[in-house]
Amino acid sequence: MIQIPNVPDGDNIPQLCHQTLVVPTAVLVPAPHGATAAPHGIAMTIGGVPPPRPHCCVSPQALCSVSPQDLAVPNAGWSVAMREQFQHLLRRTADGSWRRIPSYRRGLDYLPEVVQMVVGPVTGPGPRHFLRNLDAEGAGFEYAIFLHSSGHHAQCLCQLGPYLEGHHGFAHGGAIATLIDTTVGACALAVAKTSVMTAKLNISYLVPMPVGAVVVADSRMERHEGRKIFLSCRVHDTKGDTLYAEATALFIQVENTKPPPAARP
Ligand SMILES: CCCCCCCCCCCCCCCC(=O)SCCNC(=O)CCNC(=O)[C@H](O)C(C)(C)COP(=O)(O)OP(=O)(O)OC[C@H]1O[C@@H](n2cnc3c(N)ncnc32)[C@H](O)[C@@H]1OP(=O)(O)O
Repeated sequence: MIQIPNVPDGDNIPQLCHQTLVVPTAVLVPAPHGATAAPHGIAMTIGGVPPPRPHCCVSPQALCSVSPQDLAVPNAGWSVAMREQFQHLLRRTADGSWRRIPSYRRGLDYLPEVVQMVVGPVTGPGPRHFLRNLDAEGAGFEYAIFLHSSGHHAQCLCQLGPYLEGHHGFAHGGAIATLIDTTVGACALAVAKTSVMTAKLNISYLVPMPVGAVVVADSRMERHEGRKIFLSCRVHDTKGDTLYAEATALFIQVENTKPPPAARP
């Protein structure tokens, strides 16, 4: 029998009314209500209230000169459970056995340990990282990745926000797949120290995951054969009582700066 866990009460689910959403787009369009054109997108209103100016509303020139903001830290959208688990995981970093990986809106620039594959021309402020494409805190993926010093074990603490809903009250399976892909991807990157591509992702969805739930995706490298990295992942609640999903994945190391086959002219 599948046991459906309780949906967290409303206090723990970040509310979205009257917040500003920035829709990712490369087009520079004047934002409504006199807000400055957003290099990352168009400011939109939810709930009929003029939006406050989102902090990303800066010129592309200014964007290049500001320090990137590490988003893998608590914000107002994090539930109490998310904060507590974050502190718990952070304490493990004190002896150096684990480390927290910073996370930014743009993925390309900020992975110093990984030689990045560049698939196409990168112009202007560039694309948003998929998991960081909402500015409203708590709306989408809130997460922090921790890597074990072995480099073969990654854990992603994640709170899936209300914009990731599939069936009413529950996270969309594609959002859970994204969480898993990101966690196994981080583990594969740590192993390969060069660009990797997901070649195969096999997921068993075991228990519906409530929107707002705080979960841990736990990924390990199982074996490394030439360019092939085989990994596993389990997504569970913070106490380890509920196993939401488990997965296996194959990542392929790709030659640096070489586009994958489909992107070659
Ligand atoms: C330091 C740490 C920092 C951490 C910081 C973290 C930051 C946060 C992390 C974010 C992490 C995001 C992670 C997202 C990752 C994507 O989302 S990637 C996007 C989705 N994936 C794709 O688009 C991939 C599309 N496919 C491809 O581009 C190509 O098929 C591939 C996968 C690159 C492989 O092509 P290829 O390089 O030409 O390889 P090929 O020679 O065909 O095959 C090599 C071997 O792999 C096998 N193989 C290839 N494909 C398959 C397959 N599908 N099934 C089985 N076997 C296969 C072949 O049989 C072959 O085996 P052998 O003959 O050597 O035994």
